Amino acid sequence: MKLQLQHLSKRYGTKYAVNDVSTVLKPGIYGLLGANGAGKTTLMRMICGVLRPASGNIYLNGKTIEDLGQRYYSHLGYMPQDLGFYPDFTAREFMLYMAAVKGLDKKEAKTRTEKLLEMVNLSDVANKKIRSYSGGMKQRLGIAQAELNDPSILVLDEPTAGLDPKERVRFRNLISDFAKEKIVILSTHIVSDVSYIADTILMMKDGRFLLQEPMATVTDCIDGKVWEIVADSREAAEYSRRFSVVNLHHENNMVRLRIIHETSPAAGAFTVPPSLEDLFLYYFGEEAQNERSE
Ligand SMILES: Nc1ncnc2c1ncn2[C@@H]1O[C@H](COP(=O)(O)OP(=O)(O)OP(=O)(O)O)[C@@H](O)[C@H]1O
Repeated sequence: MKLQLQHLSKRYGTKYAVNDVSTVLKPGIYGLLGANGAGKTTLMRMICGVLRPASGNIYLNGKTIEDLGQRYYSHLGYMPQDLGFYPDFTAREFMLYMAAVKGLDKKEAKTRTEKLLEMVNLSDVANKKIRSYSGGMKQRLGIAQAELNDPSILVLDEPTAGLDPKERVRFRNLISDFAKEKIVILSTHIVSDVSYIADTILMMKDGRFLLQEPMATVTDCIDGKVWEIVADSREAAEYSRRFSVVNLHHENNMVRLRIIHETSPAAGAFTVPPSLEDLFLYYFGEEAQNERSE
């Protein structure tokens, strides 16, 4: 299976939300990382056929999604950021309703609903109204509905938003379970959501892909550029002013700084293995700083 995005663009007014994005996706988990407004949702909506690109094409196994029509949608599972739950439905009713929308026959709808509710651990509360559900339960129901048609392309837009760390881990494991032999595209601005499960990282900024790299080699480009140094508070303030400091940890009367810099920032600094979070801050640190100062 091969999903090809070819020169996709979409503009709102004069601003490109997605700007000439091309890639080829094969089965595996893709972590789509980017700051708020990078264009992730717009791109995902185009992949799901909810939004038409202004230019460019999407091909599944060599055929455009227009040519495939309904056949394309039968391959697709989508969990949007703002999935409209019906609060007065129970989870079971909601699943059966979504199954009908997706065109599953009654018997299949029942079987899939029960299997998926079991998988996402909602069987015991399946007859309770969705309005009584926690954020984590709703997210689990969200991925369950996306899985109803056993899609080969699963698109998850910020699926862990608002979850506490325990639910996050649980959700991550669930995605791994569902991901077998599928193309899974998971957007987030939380690095730890994808650092454990993604096979490939797609880094997006200002509507473009900055980077498309296998997880195993994604941080190679900043290898030897991540430094740690222990300093007193006066030196720490000076380093923060002069360098890109990605982490700052107070230890007794001293401060341990993590700095990204081409060369050693000061005597006594030593290089450390780069993490995906370092890479994210390397690309988005300036933006994050601007947001802080606004
Ligand atoms: N319907 C729209 N009308 C006008 N501008 C839009 C619309 N949808 C998106 N944009 C703009 O396009 C850019 C990309 O937005 P998009 O929602 O795709 O980013 P994102 O990476 O998903 O961000 P977030 O994580 O905040 O959802 C932003 O500048 C946004 O303001």
